[in-house]
Amino acid sequence: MITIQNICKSFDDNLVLNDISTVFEPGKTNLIIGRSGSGKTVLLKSIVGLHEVDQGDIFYDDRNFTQMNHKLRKKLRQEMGMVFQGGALFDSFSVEENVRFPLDMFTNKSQKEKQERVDFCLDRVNIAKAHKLYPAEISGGMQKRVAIARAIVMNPKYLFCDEPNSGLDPETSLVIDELVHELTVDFNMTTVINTHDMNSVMEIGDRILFISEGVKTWEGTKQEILHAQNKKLQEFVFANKTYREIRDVKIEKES
Ligand SMILES: Nc1ncnc2c1ncn2[C@@H]1O[C@H](COP(=O)(O)OP(=O)(O)OP(=O)(O)O)[C@@H](O)[C@H]1O
Repeated sequence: MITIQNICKSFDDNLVLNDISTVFEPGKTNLIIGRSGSGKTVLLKSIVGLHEVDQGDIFYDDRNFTQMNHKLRKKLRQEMGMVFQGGALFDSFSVEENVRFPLDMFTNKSQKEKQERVDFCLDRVNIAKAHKLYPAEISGGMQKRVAIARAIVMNPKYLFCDEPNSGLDPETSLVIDELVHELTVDFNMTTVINTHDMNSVMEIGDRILFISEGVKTWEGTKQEILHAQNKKLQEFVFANKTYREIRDVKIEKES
């Protein structure tokens, strides 16, 4: 579980996160949504410590991350898996070298143990015959799966994904969403995903945090979002005609 209490973050005079509090629960995919520039990336980066917050606290379970020194934060980071925008694989490493990288960096496991873990993770994300290939030799969807395999190789308690579907077609996006959701449940990870993708919201939005101009404006589940009365949220969600139609059909069915 990750608990955020009253965090604020400014860049010079620009207040980007304004008193945000929320709880991200384990075994759930927690989505952060909002317009471009609303503060999603700054929030995600603040949670993992890539930005220092000006005020407020971030707890990983009962551990106060904001109060930790560099050494303790470094240790806690080993419990975090991250999937960056674009995959961020090392081009000159093969698929299996990419996935093995955190094990080489942070563990003393034997070669055999590392290989077993790499094989397990690649198997888990359904990559069967690409172990020796290089990122440039596989599709964008496969690259994303390799990035996910690398993110889970250290068996993290917390998984962070920044726009995991960027650059993918809708069908592949759905496969990636389902994979992240499945892994979250299977490994009981606390997963936080920054997304623009309304399809993801409707598919895997166990918990959704909507921020608008740096302020928490709504939170709820994918079941609740279609009925939410918040005007800013409605403008965001129902900018898409398909979701207006889905809402209307649901409301008609229920009445
Ligand atoms: N390092 C920085 N220095 C100064 N301002 C920043 C910095 N990073 C972000 N900002 C500002 O913070 C605000 C929120 O940016 P952020 O990247 O979090 O938005 P976002 O919701 O993730 O947008 P998008 O969906 O387009 O990625 C913007 O006004 C941005 O200019």
